[in-house]
Formats: sequence, structure tokens, C-alpha cells
Amino acid sequence: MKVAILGTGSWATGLARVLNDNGHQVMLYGINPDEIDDINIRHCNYKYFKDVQLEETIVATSSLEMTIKDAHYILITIPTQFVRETLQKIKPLLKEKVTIINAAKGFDMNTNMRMSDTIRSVLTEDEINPVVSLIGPSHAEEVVERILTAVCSVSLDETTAKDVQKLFSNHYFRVYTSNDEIGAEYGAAYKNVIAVASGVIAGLGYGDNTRAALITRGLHEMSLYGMIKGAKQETYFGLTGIGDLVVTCSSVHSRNFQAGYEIGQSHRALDFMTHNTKTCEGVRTCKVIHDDVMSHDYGIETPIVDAVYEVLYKNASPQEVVASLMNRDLKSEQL
Ligand SMILES: NC(=O)C1=CN([C@@H]2O[C@H](COP(=O)(O)OP(=O)(O)OC[C@H]3O[C@@H](n4cnc5c(N)ncnc54)[C@H](O)[C@@H]3O)[C@@H](O)[C@H]2O)C=CC1
Ligand SMILES: O=C(CO)COP(=O)(O)O
Repeated sequence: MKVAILGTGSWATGLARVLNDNGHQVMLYGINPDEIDDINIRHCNYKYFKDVQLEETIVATSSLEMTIKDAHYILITIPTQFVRETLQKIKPLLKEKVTIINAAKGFDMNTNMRMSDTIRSVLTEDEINPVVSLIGPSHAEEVVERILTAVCSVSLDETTAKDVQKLFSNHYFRVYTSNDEIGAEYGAAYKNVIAVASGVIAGLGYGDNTRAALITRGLHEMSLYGMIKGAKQETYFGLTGIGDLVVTCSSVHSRNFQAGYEIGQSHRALDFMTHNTKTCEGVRTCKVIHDDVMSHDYGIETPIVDAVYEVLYKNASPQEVVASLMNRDLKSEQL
């Protein structure tokens, strides 16, 4: 099978190695000449993985046409803000029906749609098979080292979910199937905001108790929001829910955690917000969810998203925001 992989960043490279290990042909499409040269000439991707030597069968190109040609699958591993424009470029290049596998976590830049809806809004049923999202607790830095990982192949169509499950599964990468597209995609986006909060509390010097409380209340908050959108509650107890939330809130590999940590340490977000160039999906996702909840009468509270919003977009002091979270009216855990 040929898999066209969009992007030459960390997740593109990590998943390229899984697919290459499984005997598939992989070709990465990139816009960064240094990353493309690194992969093709030096067989590494030094910017993301300092010590990893890649196989020579993993190749990259700046030609979208060459990447897409004869591909059975197209894997989306670029930040969500670039997904729609890239799909629009792909549309006229499609000759046969392909399966689009989304691995990006967040919302479309123009419409705030989740990713599978974004894909279906650009590409029609005549052009693509049912969409699949590959989501779960999976940092590229570990996957590229073949560290045991489990994720979900999520699709409304069971046959396609199973097909993608088989495509990726091997002895170190175990893929389950799920049909809760809404729950998985809203969960994957939401957990990035909680991960920013987790970094902030670590940066402020709080401990394990604080993080456990944040993850638990974060799960509560993200599942309430997901269910408003049509998610199944049980999805939040699985890999695309608690699994992805725990790994992102606890790992030094997480760019969302790192962002929060930097903000917590520096006591303000302004510097980070004006200078950050790393992929950090939680920043925009926070605003999308905050604005959505503010403009609707959903009947739910999203205190952690609101707190992160205050820190990121109002340059509020993280210390003061944490204090006001702790000083809210006391209530039942179920609320
Ligand atoms: N890195 C990870 O461990 C994981 C990342 N993800 C998700 O994958 C998505 C991509 O993230 P990363 O690979 O981590 O980011 P990254 O920052 O490591 O790499 C981003 C890549 O996208 C490329 N790119 C940007 N705009 C492009 C365009 N218009 N066309 C083609 N390539 C373009 C960049 O040149 C770079 O190679 C994000 O939505 C992230 O949340 C999901 C699971 C794990
Ligand atoms: O989604 C991820 C792990 O599952 C990656 O998280 P970061 O984008 O915070 O690095």
C-alpha cells in the first residue's frame, strides 16, 4: 500500500516509521526544504529527533502531486490550521478514491469544524472513502523509538476503521477501533487546553496532587462539552479520552504542556503568545471552545478552559487565576 503523508514534522515522521515498519510505501509531503533534505539525504529529522536514524525507504518531497500519485491513503499530520487549504490543493489531484486518515487534533481555522467534518466539507463521497481519525495517547518522540503505544482508529464506518487498524498495527503500535468520531475529535482537541493548564501548574511549582485534580476535573469538563456536541460518555474513559489527556498533561514531550510550563515560570503569557513558533494546538482550541460556550446556553461550566483563556488571551496572572479557581463556590463533584 502507498501512504501519502502530509507534513515532514514530528508526527508525520513517527507514523511514517510505523507504516514503513509494516512494509508500506511511504512518501512525505513537506514545505520545509531542511526537513525534506534531512529525510532524503541524511535519513534523519534532526529538528525533532536528535538521535534517530530513519530507514532509507522513508522519503520526502515538496511535490504534492508526486506524493498523492497512486496513494491508497492520505495521512494528515500537519497542524489543523493548514488542513483545509492543503485538502483544497489535493482535490484536483485525486484520480482514484482514497481513504483520508486524520491525525491532527484541533479545529479548522475558518469554520471551527472538527477535522472529519472539515475533510468532508472539502472532499466528496465520490472522491474519498469514509474518513478515519487516528487518535490516542501517542507522542511522536516515543513512537519513533518504537515504544509500546495504543491508539484508536475512529470512523463512522466500521470496515474502514478496521482497514486502518490493520494498516498501522504491529508489535509496538496497537490500534483499537471506535465509532465515536464526535467524542474522539472533541476530546483530542479539548485535552490540549487541559495540557496547557497542566504545564502552567507545573511551572508555578505545584505538585502531583494538583495535577491529579486538574486531570480529573479536566476529564469531567471535556466530557460534558463533548456530550453537548453528541459524544458518548464512555469514550472519555478510553484511549481518545482519559488516555490522551493523561499523556499530554504528564509528558515533557507535549508542546502544550511545555507552553504552559513556560507561561507558569514567567508568570505571564504575553511573551509566549507573541514569540511562540512551535505547534501548540491548545492555544487556538482554548479560544474556540471558550467563545463557543460563551455564545451558547449549553448549561455547562468550563472553568479550566475559562482559566486558560484568561491567562492566554487576557494576560492574566496564572497565580491569581489558579487562586480564583480554588476560591469558587464549593459544590458537588458531580456538577
Ligand atoms: N507530535 C505528536 O506527538 C503528535 C501530534 N499530533 C497532531 O499532529 C498535528 C501535527 O503536529 P506535529 O507533527 O506534532 O507538528 P510539528 O510542528 O512537529 O510539524 C508540523 C509539520 O507541518 C508542516 N507544515 C506546516 N504547514 C504545512 C502545509 N501547509 N503543508 C505541508 N506541511 C506543512 C511543517 O513544515 C512541519 O513539518 C497536530 O495537529 C498535532 O496536534 C497528534 C498526535 C501526536
Ligand atoms: O497529542 C499529542 C499526544 O497524544 C501531542 O501533544 P502535543 O501537541 O502537546 O505535543
